[in-house]
Amino acid sequence: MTLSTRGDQTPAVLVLEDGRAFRGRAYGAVGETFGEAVFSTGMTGYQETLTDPSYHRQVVVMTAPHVGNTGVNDEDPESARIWVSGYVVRDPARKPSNWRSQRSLDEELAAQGVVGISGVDTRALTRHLRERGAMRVGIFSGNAIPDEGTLLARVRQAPEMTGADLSAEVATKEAYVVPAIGTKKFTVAAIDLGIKGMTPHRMAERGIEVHVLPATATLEEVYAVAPDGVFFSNGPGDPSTADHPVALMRGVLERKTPLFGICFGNQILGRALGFGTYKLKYGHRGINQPVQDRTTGKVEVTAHNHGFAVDAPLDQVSDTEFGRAEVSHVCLNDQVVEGLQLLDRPAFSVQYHPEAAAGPHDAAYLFDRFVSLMEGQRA
Ligand SMILES: NC(=O)CC[C@H](N)C(=O)O
Repeated sequence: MTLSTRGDQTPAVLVLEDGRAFRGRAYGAVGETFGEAVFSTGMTGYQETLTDPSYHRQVVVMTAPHVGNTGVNDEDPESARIWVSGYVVRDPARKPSNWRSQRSLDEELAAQGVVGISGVDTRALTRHLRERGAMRVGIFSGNAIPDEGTLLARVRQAPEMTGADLSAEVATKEAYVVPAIGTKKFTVAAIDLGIKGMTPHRMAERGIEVHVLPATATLEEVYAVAPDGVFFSNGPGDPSTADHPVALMRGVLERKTPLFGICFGNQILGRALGFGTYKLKYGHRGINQPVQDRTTGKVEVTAHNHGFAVDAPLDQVSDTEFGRAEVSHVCLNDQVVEGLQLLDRPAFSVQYHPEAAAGPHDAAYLFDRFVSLMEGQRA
């Protein structure tokens, strides 16, 4: 793999598993990459998107036509590296312009070995993915690209997202502590399935000391930190493979410890309650998705990144092993389940991203709801 230079005219081609191909120019590293093609509608926040571990093994298509305008800084990443397996943009910034910019996005992608493509008609590509669904894709760049038939065969050999068990590939191997900001009020054990940096920060802001534990943590390890609450993070892959986190969560529910889950964590709560999960046709990825909190009736604009969802009845309370459960939040675009809550135990989760990195802060109250559950348990 060689590094490209800005304004590179090196040819590149993107090949979808159904045979459709788009030609463009190399962007970031020159070479080849594979993944699941998905699109994000966020017009800002590309650094947070690129470094969100939930995007592991996905090639992200940006629907916003101009990407890289504000460059790259060392403050905004959500983890220590870029996780997307490939990046597709229409018109990259020729020169970033922002007071915080330290380098260009093209340079950063190249330095981290992330293969991208620019000059693609991303509107046509997005419409294709919307009509046909998310699918495998390959990006190939360089001066000697093989013929499309050869490339297509290679794309079709790449692993699918359905059935992928990826949390252990992205999660921390060692436990670490994020200290409370100000007076410490609570201790939370956070199971890292691909956690974004902003999530423990949002808890720390509320006086929570967060013990981030590896995805493989046992119930004993969780309770060894004497938690007031347990948190299950976002993460990549197919929730139907997440058997260990589901078993762990069931142990937490049995003990009636306050529990909060985000995204993958919501899918795990769904499974722990006995609901199924399924793959959405093309998922929700962006920072302007309308969600209704059915417990208050309020509509919030929210950040999303999910390709799977929980299959739970919208209009009835379900009887589960852990008492009554209901769908607390729903996406107003397509009625997909966006949150769950238990009525007889202190546990809830949302499918979207209240940590808002990037995105609107409408859903920040969910961290306060978690604090209230922990306060309630102490009273
Ligand atoms: N951000 C997440 O946690 C994503 C969860 C899961 N990997 C999905 O795609 O639905």
